[in-house]
Amino acid sequence: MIRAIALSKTYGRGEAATKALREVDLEIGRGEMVSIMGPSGCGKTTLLQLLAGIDRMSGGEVWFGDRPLHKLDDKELSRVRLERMGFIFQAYHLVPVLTAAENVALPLIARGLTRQEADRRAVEALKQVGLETKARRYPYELSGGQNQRVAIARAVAGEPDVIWADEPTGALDSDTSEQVIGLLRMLNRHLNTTIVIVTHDPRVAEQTDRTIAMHNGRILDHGDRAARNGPADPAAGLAREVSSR
Ligand SMILES: Nc1ncnc2c1ncn2[C@@H]1O[C@H](COP(=O)(O)OP(=O)(O)OP(=O)(O)O)[C@@H](O)[C@H]1O
Repeated sequence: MIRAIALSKTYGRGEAATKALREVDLEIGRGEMVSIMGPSGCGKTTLLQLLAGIDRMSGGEVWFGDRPLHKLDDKELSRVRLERMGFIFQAYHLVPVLTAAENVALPLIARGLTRQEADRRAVEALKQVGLETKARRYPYELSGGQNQRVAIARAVAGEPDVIWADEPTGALDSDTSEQVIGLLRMLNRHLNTTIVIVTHDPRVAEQTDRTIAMHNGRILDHGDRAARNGPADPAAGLAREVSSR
């Protein structure tokens, strides 16, 4: 579903040039939950941003299904991001003057949904992450873990093919971090959404199907695909699982 071929990125020029990615080949299958680990500065965020079409590569190709992201212009790329991808960041990136529900609805309205339909979907997504009672709260009225769940609701509300998460638990304590990753794991199983997580935390990586290990702009190890712990049980209902946490 996502394929990188000889993907390279150099920041700056001449003496100041930094080779952040060096001819990386990579494949991520539909429905996989993958982590990317490696020392600080090895190129994890750069890789994520190129795969997601946020930044431009210096060389190589990125295929998103049958779409060549390396050939799309900025407008086409932002359309793909808006319609097919969800994003979660360490610092949540919520709009402070909007409520949880408004934050979740915002990208849906940008996609052209009516306000009413966007609100309906936002409430549904907040329910999926166990936050239906907090829909009218502002980010400053919520805990870090709750804000990250709002960000997850925003990422899943548009039913994306893939969610990109850059250090999603970096600002959270270990219990909250576990809950957030558990939630992503459930969404991955329940909705079959592909999830790619950059993390420093081995406990986060343990929850994923495989871990890609990077070093100095290269992939050292693509990771073995771990056997999943049994199929998801849709009948159990995701909302019930989450709200019982
Ligand atoms: N905008 C930029 N301009 C110049 N150099 C950059 C830029 N962004 C990243 N780099 C450099 O590219 C290399 C890879 O950076 P990247 O952020 O991808 O690493 P990372 O593995 O995500 O690091 P961390 O774990 O610390 O977040 C680093 O040497 C970094 O200093």
